[in-house]
Amino acid sequence: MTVTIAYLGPEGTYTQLAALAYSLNLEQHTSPPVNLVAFPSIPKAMQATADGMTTLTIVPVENSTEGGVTTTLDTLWQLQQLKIHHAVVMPIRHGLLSQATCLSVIETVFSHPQALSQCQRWLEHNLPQANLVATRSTTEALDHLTDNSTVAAISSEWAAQLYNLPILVHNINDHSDNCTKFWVLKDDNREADPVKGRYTSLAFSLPVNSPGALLKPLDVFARSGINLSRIESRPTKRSLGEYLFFVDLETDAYSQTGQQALNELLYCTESLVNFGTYDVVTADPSLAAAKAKTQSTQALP
Ligand SMILES: O=C(O)C(=O)Cc1ccccc1
Repeated sequence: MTVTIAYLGPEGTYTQLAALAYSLNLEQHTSPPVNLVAFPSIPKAMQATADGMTTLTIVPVENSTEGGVTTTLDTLWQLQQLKIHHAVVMPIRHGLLSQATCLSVIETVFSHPQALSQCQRWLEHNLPQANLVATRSTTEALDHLTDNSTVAAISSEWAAQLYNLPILVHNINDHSDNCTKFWVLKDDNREADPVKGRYTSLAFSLPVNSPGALLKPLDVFARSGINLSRIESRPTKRSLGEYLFFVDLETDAYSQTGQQALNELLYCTESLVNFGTYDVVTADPSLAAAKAKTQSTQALP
């Protein structure tokens, strides 16, 4: 049976590279044919998997420079039915793509907000005159670059090849070890067996907004000897100052320790969602780009 993976398109995004790297990994282990399907936004890609249109979705979740991808966290909490199957960590190198022959003629730079932020210092120093325009992905505006030398986009070397665009400046990210973590998500209702792994991700809201309310769940992790590798808050969107907490734990939720901690958490949280237990794999973008030459991709509205 073919495995279909929804990703943030159009073609050439970093998420697609991560999806290609992940499908290489899948094919090495189980060898099902893999088909990638592009969606115009992260929520639409996630909804496709929740609706059963695709087997999996791959979404960016955290960047080493910029932190959490808030759309991903918010949509995961809203849908509540997607489980994390794997995490994929991939190095990200940005280039400035443009038909311009020098920086001084560039008036506008398009890119995904994460990419604009990851190159913020470079942009301030080298293109202080340019308008920075956020797009839904790093490749959304690439078609506009073909016949206009006053515009540029921040995207990957692979995207430059796909869209036949020159790279005016390579490696413009502010931090050379810039990496993004992606989650591979699967519909909870279609998951046959619980996935085992080294990490578990949860989100919870607190029953009362009072001193020490957050201390209780954190104390559960401390007493259980469970290390937190991330904690991030997002507004509940119910009232100002009320938060959801997303945590990544270095534990298997199905271990005895994990089960006991989850049980204890039920008593000191209001809503608690377990997004699943999974392992982390690393992705090589150059191997993924090489695979792209043989991979069939498909776009949906
Ligand atoms: O827009 C893209 O190419 C994406 O896949 C989102 C993204 C943007 C910047 C770094 C990592 C992922």
